Amino acid sequence: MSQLPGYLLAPPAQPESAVIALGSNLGDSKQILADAVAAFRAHDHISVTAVSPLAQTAPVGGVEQPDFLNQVLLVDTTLAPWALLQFGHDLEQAAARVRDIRWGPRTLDVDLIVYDDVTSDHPDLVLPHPRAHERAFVLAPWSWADPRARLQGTPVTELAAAADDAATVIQCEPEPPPAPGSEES
Ligand SMILES: Nc1ncnc2c1ncn2[C@@H]1O[C@H](COP(=O)(O)OP(=O)(O)OP(=O)(O)O)[C@@H](O)[C@H]1O
Ligand SMILES: Nc1nc2c(c(=O)[nH]1)N=C(CO)CN2
Repeated sequence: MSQLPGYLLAPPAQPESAVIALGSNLGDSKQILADAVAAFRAHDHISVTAVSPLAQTAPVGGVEQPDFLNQVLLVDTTLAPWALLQFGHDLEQAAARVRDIRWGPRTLDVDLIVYDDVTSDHPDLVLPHPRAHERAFVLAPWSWADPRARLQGTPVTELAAAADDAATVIQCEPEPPPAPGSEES
């Protein structure tokens, strides 16, 4: 790997905003995503400012596989971009992710979509994420979490509507709270 530039490695003096996309289609995807969100919330250098509803989405990329659950988190962080991605990779490891088929099934995928206005073409961390602008499975939940979001100047709502997979994205209702008296003792 070629050396990472300093601006991907240097922690910011003040918290920066970032957008993180989660995906899962192997194992107990709902629980895996809930655990990942909890881990982001528990990190000392990450403040989660918004969590999208879950999206059920058809697989993109040509590999036959089950539907995904996707979700987007908005965070403020004092981690450098590379450290934030590494934390995501740690969570993928914790979820026992196996990297075998490109765009294949996975217990957990954590992608860094944008980090402040940083741009990078380093292959180990491309910013903004090079395929996010064409993926409704990222853009739709992002727009639910932040209806005013823009990606490189274009409203995320517009990009989401124009994406090839737009029609496959279904917003999952938030779980209703358990009915009084129905909890197991
Ligand atoms: N913005 C980014 N977010 C996540 N990974 C990135 C990013 N830019 C580059 N990468 C690199 O891409 C490599 C492959 O990542 P990953 O296995 O998550 O890809 P994928 O989910 O199968 O496909 P895709 O990149 O299309 O989402 C990783 O080694 C990672 O370092
Ligand atoms: N619906 C959906 N399709 C995908 C996804 C994903 O998270 N959701 N991730 C991929 C590789 O990042 C490839 N295809």
